[in-house]
Amino acid sequence: MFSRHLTIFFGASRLLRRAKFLEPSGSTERRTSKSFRSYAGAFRKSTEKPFRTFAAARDAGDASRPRQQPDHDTQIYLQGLNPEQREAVLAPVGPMRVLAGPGSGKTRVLTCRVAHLLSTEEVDPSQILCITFTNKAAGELKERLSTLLGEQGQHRKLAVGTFHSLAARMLRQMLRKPMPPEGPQRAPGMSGISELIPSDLIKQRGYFGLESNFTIYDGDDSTKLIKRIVSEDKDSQHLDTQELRQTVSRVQKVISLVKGGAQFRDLLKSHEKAWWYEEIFRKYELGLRQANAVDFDDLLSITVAVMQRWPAELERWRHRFQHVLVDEFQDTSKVQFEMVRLLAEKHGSLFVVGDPNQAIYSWRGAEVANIRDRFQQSFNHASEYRLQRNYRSMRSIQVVAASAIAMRRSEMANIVAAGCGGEQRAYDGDASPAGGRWRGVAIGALQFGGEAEQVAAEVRRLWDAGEELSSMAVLFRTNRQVYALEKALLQEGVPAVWFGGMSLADRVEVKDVLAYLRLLVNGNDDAALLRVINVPPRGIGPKALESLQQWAVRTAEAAAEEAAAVKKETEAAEVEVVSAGTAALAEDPLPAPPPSPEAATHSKPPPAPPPASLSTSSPVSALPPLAERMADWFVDETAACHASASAVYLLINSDGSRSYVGSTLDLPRRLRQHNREAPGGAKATAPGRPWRIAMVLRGCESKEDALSVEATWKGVKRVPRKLPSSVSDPLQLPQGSVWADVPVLLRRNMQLAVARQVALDSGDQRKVDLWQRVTPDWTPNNVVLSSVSASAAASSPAPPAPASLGVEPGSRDQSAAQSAAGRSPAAAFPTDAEPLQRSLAATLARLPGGVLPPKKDLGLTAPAYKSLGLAPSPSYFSPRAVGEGIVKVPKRAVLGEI
Ligand SMILES: Nc1ncnc2c1ncn2[C@@H]1O[C@H](COP(=O)(O)OP(=O)(O)OP(=O)(O)O)[C@@H](O)[C@H]1O
Repeated sequence: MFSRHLTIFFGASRLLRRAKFLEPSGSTERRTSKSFRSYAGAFRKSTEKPFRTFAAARDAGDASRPRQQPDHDTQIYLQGLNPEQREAVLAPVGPMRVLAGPGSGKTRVLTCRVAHLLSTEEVDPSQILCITFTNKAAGELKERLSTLLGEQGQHRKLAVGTFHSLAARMLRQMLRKPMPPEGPQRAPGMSGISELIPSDLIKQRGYFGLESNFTIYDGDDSTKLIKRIVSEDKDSQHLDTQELRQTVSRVQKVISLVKGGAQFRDLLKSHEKAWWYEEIFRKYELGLRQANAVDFDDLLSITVAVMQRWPAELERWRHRFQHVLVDEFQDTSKVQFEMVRLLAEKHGSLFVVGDPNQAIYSWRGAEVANIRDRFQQSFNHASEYRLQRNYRSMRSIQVVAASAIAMRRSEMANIVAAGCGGEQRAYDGDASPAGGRWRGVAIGALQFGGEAEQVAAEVRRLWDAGEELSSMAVLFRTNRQVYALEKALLQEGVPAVWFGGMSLADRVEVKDVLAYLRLLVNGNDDAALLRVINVPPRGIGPKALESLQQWAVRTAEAAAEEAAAVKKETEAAEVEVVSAGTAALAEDPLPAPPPSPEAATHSKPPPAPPPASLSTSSPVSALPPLAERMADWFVDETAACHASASAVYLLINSDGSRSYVGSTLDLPRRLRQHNREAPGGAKATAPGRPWRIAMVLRGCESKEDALSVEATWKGVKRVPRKLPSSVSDPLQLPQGSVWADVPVLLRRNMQLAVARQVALDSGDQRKVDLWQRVTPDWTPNNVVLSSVSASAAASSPAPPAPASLGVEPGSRDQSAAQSAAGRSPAAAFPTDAEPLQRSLAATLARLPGGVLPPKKDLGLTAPAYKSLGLAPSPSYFSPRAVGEGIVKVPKRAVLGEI
């Protein structure tokens, strides 16, 4: 079927690349013609035979051979390699770079190296990471690996992708779990991204102000956002359209370079408006985060910043990817280099291939110094290999290339020059798949429209005359020509396959559909809303949009005012509830913990109980000890939680002498067992106190996830055996550690839990109402999560401790009180008008049932106002609408992963 298509190429450079098809080289390009594919396939079979691992050979009956010392001569993947390639493939594991000219087999060596690692190092394929630059290159790499390893099926487990796709996956995974606030380590050299994010957004969404369902803005979306910001800026009001476009493109370039690791001050050294660029950058970051979006550069810089700041995350990825291989290393930017360095620094199994003379992406931040100097500096024991035989080009091409490169007097110019000594391929025009000499038919046309029609007619004529469509190709120079050609060929009924040019995802209609899908997933995505609010046309012009935006701001301000009032009331109520919990704990008739040896020696008086704000005649004293009931209650909650999902728990004994981190699988058993050992059920070695503090660290999506969280928490230094009798330091945490607030949070959570129990037990409706007001969706999980993310706003000053808690200034209890008063389950309430004001999409999405403001408020024409009801409003995008089939979308397909 393929051979019945005409082939159409875009762009001269691409044409040259496609010319590779004409050489019998075994290139694995996927979309070439059938005849050529069989031609190329036959050649590939002879040069890149399927890989058969040593293990496979042994399994097939040759079990007598020692596993660790395979005989290289029997390794099929080594066959056909020249001596230099072979040497690079067989090099001992460690950091190494392979420098080589074009067509010298760099990618081939990389794929064979993967085969070699699998064969001799007994590596699990999922621990091997292969990175390259473009989606196309990644596709080709996967295909070559599958050809090489196909028999084993191991290639399916390999991690192969571009820097960006890898970073997107890592980031989504990292964002799925709550992260502590700012870690102890800063991100040296990288832009202070999180410093640009308002603390409220961090409070709501965690670090970097992002949720895991973030949208990825493409270049177009970013341009539009920057354009909006620049045009709103008072300093840009005088710019005409052309100047505005140039300014936007300059700003975009600066932002991209800064995110790639450059410094503002280096880029804009003597620029008098450097401050202005920074200001636009700040607004741009804010715009992205409010839309819960990242741009392409963020994918890398945020992922790297997370790994730099949270060593546990870094360790996790290092453990996951124990062998890192990078193709086209000469094109890496600073941030990409940093990503590779971080991942590979510890285990050192790093294999990079590249050609310094092919470094052509410096304009977008690539630094050839990465392969030339930085690699050796960062991995000073790295070995180096060179491949000097060119398998792709004719000798004449090599000679010209070598002389051009020699003019640069580069220290590495000799890589390709030496390649000229390699084999000269036979090149025979008659052997090309086109089947012979080129023929030319001159077409003269004044306009491309007419030209396209003439081309189409000529193709049709040749086809009718019996020429195969697969033997014809149309080359064109600019994207604009696509539409005319496509239309003309359609009219002639000529099926065609398009190469290069505008990718499918760049087409207007595809982008529109994607924008609708993005809105479904991320209701804050203004860029997507603005793209489709008038698609199909609904008569909503720029003026209508502006009034809609203003109305959104007004609505949001009103909502924020109301939220602020609710928050104030809630904070007061929370103080009362927490006081009640504290008092009830003080009244709890638990036996006092046995004095620790230290306490006995120093015989200090016991700390005074906090003042009670509940009356001592509270019904609580008539009930069994609170802590026992709490433990039962946690068991029930745990069981319930376990029924729906996994979770990881932290338990801390009442006197802080023991802590336990475990998953739900184990927790109920442990709680019951421990309660059996509670007062009276003497166990000589264990203190035997009921657990007094329990919290869900986080819910987990899968068992694997639960295990990784558990491992992280278990990594936190455990409770020392000898503690002062207070519970103030159940975990020994390094100063300034990311978990430094944990004891405070634990205590507060316990207070809330106890207050809840007291309220329920007492049957006092006022207390129950109060409690519900404070903790509207209370479960152990979300209280802790909101507390943790609230504490992410480490920089925001907490309000002074309320007097009713009766704590000393500066004491640990004061910080608990501050935490109780200022950091909140009230994270459930909007705390700042800013995020609400800015997001049009979010404001529209919050409208119940798509209710719009009165027409006069928007200044729309009657038909436009009417059609707005059908516009992307909540009724259009809501899950209900999707559920009812108004909008049919396979949710998982929505930009979930790239
Ligand atoms: N030892 C060899 N014997 C025969 N053909 C080879 C050999 N090594 C590589 N080739 C062929 O040379 C061509 C170029 O190989 P490859 O794509 O791996 O080179 P490269 O250096 O990565 O190219 P580029 O410069 O485009 O990045 C491929 O068709 C490959 O099959």
